[in-house]
Amino acid sequence: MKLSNTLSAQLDDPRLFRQHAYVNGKWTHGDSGREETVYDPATGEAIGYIPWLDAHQIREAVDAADAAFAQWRALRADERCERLLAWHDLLQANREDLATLMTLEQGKPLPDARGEVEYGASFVRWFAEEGKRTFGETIPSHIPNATLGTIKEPVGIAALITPWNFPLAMITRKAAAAMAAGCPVIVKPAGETPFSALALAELAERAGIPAGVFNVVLGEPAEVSKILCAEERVKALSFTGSTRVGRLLLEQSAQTVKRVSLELGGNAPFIVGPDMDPKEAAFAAVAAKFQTAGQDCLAANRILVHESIHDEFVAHFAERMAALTVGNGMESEVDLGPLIHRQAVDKASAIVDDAISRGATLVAGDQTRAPGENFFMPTLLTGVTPEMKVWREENFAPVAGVTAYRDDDEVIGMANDTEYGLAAYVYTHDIRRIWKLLRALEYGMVSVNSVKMTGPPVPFGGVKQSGLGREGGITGIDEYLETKYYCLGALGSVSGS
Ligand SMILES: NC(=O)c1ccc[n+]([C@@H]2O[C@H](COP(=O)([O-])OP(=O)(O)OC[C@H]3O[C@@H](n4cnc5c(N)ncnc54)[C@H](O)[C@@H]3O)[C@@H](O)[C@H]2O)c1
Ligand SMILES: N[C@@H](CC=O)C(=O)O
Repeated sequence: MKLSNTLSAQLDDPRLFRQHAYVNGKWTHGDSGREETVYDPATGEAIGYIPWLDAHQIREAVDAADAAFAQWRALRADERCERLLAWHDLLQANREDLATLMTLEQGKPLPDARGEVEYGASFVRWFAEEGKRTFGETIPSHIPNATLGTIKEPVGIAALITPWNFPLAMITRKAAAAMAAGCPVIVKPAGETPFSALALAELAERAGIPAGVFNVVLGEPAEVSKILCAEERVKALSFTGSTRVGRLLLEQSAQTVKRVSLELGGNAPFIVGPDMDPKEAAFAAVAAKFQTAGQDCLAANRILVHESIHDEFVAHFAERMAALTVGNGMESEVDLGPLIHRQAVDKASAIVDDAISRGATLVAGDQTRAPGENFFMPTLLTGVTPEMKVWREENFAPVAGVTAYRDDDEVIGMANDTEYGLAAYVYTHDIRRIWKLLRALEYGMVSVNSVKMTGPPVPFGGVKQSGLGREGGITGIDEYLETKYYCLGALGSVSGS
C-alpha cells in the first residue's frame, strides 16, 4: 500500500496523519490492496492514500463494535463523560494540526478550519455533559397497585456516514451524542476528506476511548453503506450528505428497520424586508452565502429582496463580494478556498449558464480570474426565476441568485418553492413581519437578523427533503436512545400513583 509523507511534515504531531482505517483500536490496511488517493483541492496534488476495506473487514468493524458495546454501555454516564471530555481537550490542544489537515484535504481557509475544530470540539463537550442527563420518567399509574415509568437505554451500534464539507464537526456532532448515550460508532467519512476522521480516531485512542467504541472504516461508499445498512446489529444510521444519497440509505435501512437520522441538502432563502438598510442586509447576505466557498448546507442561495431596495442591495452585495479574496486556504487573507473537485466547478458553471440562458443577469463572476482549476470566482446573478437550476438545485458553490419580490405573501411562496426545508434567513426589524415569516416558512431552522445560527445547544435539522431528526441540542442524544417502559405490578399502593 502506498503511503505519503507530504502532510506529516506540516504537522507538529505527525502521528495525527494516518493513512489506515481504524478498527477495534488498530490501524488497518485493506486486505485486497484497493486504495484511494486523496488530493489537496487547491493544488491538485496527491497528499495521501487510504485503503478500501473489503466487505469482511467492514463486518469485522461491526464485530468489534458489538464486542465493545457491553463494556461501554456498562460504564456510568459520568465515566463516559470523563473520557469524552478528555477527547474534547485533545481536540483543542491539537487545534492547529487538525486545522492544517482539514485545509489541506478540504480546501477551506485555515481560520475557518480552526473555527471548525472549535465547533466540532464544542459538540463533544456538550454531549459529554448531556450523557449525564438522559433521564427517564415516572408515569402516574392507571393500573391498580402498579408503578410505571421509563428508562433510557443506548440503541446499540450506530453507523455514521459523513460528508466532505465539514470533515470534523459533522462526525463529532453525531459520534459524541452516540458515545455519550453508550453506543459504539462506526464512522464512514467522505473519501475526499478522511484524514480529519482518522485524526479524531488517534485522539480518541489517546483519550482512553476503549477499542471498538470509535471505529473509522474506509471503502467504496455504496459497498460500505450497503453492508452497514444490511447489518442487523447496526441499530442506528445517521447520515449527513446529499438528499439523493440520503433517500438511498433510508431505503436500504428499511430491511433492518433501523433508527435513521438524515441531515440532507438545503437551498436556503435569504429574505430582506423593505425596512432594512440595504447595505447591512447585503453584507449579511454575503456572509451567509460564501462561507466554505458556498459549500455549506446553510448557504443563502436564493436571495429575495423587496423591490423597493433591490437595486441598492445588489450594488452593495456586488461591492462586498468583489472584496473577497479567492486562493489557497493555507495562505493568509484568503476568504474563499477551492471547490472540492473539478466536477463541482463544472456543476457551478452549468448552473450559471442555465440561469443566463433563461434570462438572468450575470452581475459579477469572471471565471477567467480563477486562480486554479478547482476554483470558482464568487458569482452574482440577478433576475433569477423558479425555472432556473440556480433556484431549484442546491448549487453548493459561490453562486448567489437574487430576485425582487413585492410583498410578504409573495416572498413566502417564493421561499417555500423548493423541495428543501433546512434553513431560512429573514432580515427585517418589523416584528409583525418577523412573526408572520417565522410561522409561514417551511424550514427546520429560521434565523432572523443573524447569519450565525448553529452551535451545540440548538436542534439542527430540516423538514421536507432536507432530512429526518435533529442533531445537537437537548434532543440530539435521543437519536441514540431507546425508551424502555416498565410496569412494576402487584407492589401494593402507598399513594395510589
Ligand atoms: N443538513 C446538514 O446538516 C448537512 C451538513 C453538511 C452537508 N450536507 C449536505 O451534504 C451534501 C454535500 O456533501 P457530499 O457531496 O459529501 O454528499 P454525498 O451524499 O455525496 O456524500 C455523503 C457521504 O455519503 C457517501 N456516499 C456517496 N455516495 C454514496 C452511495 N451511493 N451510497 C452510500 N454512500 C454514499 C459519501 O462517501 C460520503 O461519506 C450537500 O447536499 C449538503 O447540503 C448537509
Ligand atoms: N454549517 C453546517 C454544515 C452544513 O453544511 C453546520 O453548522 O452544521
